[in-house]
Amino acid sequence: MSPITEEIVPLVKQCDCGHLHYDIPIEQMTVGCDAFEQLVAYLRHKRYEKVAVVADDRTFAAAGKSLCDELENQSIRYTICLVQPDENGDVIADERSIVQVLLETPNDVDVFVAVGAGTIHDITRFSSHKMKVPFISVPTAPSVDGFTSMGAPLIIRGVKKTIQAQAPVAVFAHTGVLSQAPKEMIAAGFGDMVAKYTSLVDWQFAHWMADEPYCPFVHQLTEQSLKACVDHIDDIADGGEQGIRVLMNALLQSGIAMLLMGQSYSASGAEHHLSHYWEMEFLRRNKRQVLHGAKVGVATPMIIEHYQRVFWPLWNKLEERPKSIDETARKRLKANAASIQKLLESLPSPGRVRTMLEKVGGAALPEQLGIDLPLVERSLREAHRLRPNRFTILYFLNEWVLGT
Ligand SMILES: NC(=O)C1=CN([C@@H]2O[C@H](COP(=O)(O)OP(=O)(O)OC[C@H]3O[C@@H](n4cnc5c(N)ncnc54)[C@H](OP(=O)(O)O)[C@@H]3O)[C@@H](O)[C@H]2O)C=CC1
Ligand SMILES: O=C(CO)COP(=O)(O)O
Ligand code: NI
Repeated sequence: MSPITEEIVPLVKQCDCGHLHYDIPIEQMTVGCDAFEQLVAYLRHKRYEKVAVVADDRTFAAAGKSLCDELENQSIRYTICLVQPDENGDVIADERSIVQVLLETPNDVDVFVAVGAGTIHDITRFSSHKMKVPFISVPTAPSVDGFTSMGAPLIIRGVKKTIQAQAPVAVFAHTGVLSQAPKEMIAAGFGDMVAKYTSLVDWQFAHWMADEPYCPFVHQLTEQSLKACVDHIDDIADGGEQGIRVLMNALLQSGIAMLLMGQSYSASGAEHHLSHYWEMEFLRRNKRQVLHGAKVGVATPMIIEHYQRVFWPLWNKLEERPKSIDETARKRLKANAASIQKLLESLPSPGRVRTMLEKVGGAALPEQLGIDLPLVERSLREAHRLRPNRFTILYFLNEWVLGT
C-alpha cells in the first residue's frame, strides 16, 4: 500500500453515502527517484515473469528504455510494443492502437506495464482488461488524472467514449522522469485538476436535479487534490521536485476518486464534454491533437462564465419559461435554490482561473489552442450530447431550458 491508499481505504469503509464503492486494487503506489527499482522488486514479489511493456517512441525515450535496461539487468523477460502514431503524428487511444497492442502481446503474458501518459495508459488499461491480465502504471508526465482510474476514454469510429475497464495494480512514478516532461504537459496536468472546479459543481447539481449517484467523501477527495494544486501553484509553476510531487499525488488521488465511484462523475463535467467535442473535431479536420489538460483547462473558465452569464440570469426567470421544465424539476430547483446559488458562488472567477493557468505556463483561452470561435459556440450548444448519461448544468440549460 502507499500513504494515499493507506489513508483512503479505512476512510472509504466509514463512508455511509449508501453508494457502492469500488475496491482499490492498487497494491503499491510510488512517487520517487527509486520507482524503477521498486517496480522490479514488485515484479519479483508477484512472480510476474513475462512482462509486456507498452510505450511509444517518445515515452520509450523518456522512460521505457531505462526501465527495460533495468528489467534486462534483473533477467526479467519482457516484450515491447511501441504504439504507432496516426497520420497526423499523434498516438490515439483508438481501435488501431488497441489491435496493435493485442497483436503484439504474447498470449501468456503475466502483466502489462504502461509507460506513458494518458493515451498510453488508456490503450493499455483497455487491452489488458480484455486479456484479463493486470497492468502496472509507469507515468512519464504528470499530465492527466488518468493513471489510477478504471475508465478508458477511447475514440471508437471517431466518437470519444469512456469505457470502464480496470485500474492498475501498482503505480511507479519516477520523479526524475516526470520533472523532465515537457512543461506544457505539467501545465496540462494542472489544467486537468483546475477542471474539478466545474466538474464538482456539475456533479452536485446532477445529484440534486437528476439523482446522479453522489458520494461526499469522493467529492472531498477530489476537492482536496484540487486545493493541493492551487495552494502549491508556485511550486508547480517552478517545475521542481516538490511541485511535480504535489501535482502527481493530486492527479493520482483524483484518479482514485473516480475509481471509487466506478465512473468519472467527480472529475468530468461540462468542461470535459467541451474538450471531448473539440478533440473529435480536430480528428475530423485531421489537425494535430492538443493536450487533454490544456483543453479542459481553457474550457473551465468558459463554463464558469457560461453558467454565470447564461444559467444564473435565466434561473431567476424560470417561472416565466415555457413548460420545458416539468413540475418535478421546478420543485427540485425551488427546493435546492439556496444550495445551487451557493454552489455557483463558490466557483472562482473566470479571470482567476485564467491567471492560474497562465502562471503554470498553460493556455488560458481556446484560441491559443487553435480552437476557433465558431467551434466554441457550437460546442456550448452540442457538447453535452456526447455524454447523454452525464447530467450537468450545461445539459440542463441546453435540453431543459433553452431546448437547443
Ligand atoms: N482514463 C482516465 O480516467 C483519463 C484519461 N484521460 C485521457 O488521456 C488522454 C490524454 O493524455 P495526455 O497525457 O494529455 O496526452 P498523451 O498521453 O496523448 O501524450 C501527449 C504527448 O506527450 C508525449 N509524452 C508523454 N510523456 C512524455 C515525456 N515524458 N516526454 C516527452 N513527451 C511525452 C506523448 O508522446 P507519445 O505520442 O509518444 O505518447 C504525446 O505525444 C486523453 O485521451 C484523455 O481523454 C485524461 C484524464 C483521465
Ligand atoms: O478526463 C477525465 C477526468 O479528468 C475522464 O473523463 P471522461 O470520463 O469524460 O473521459
Ligand atoms: Ni480529464
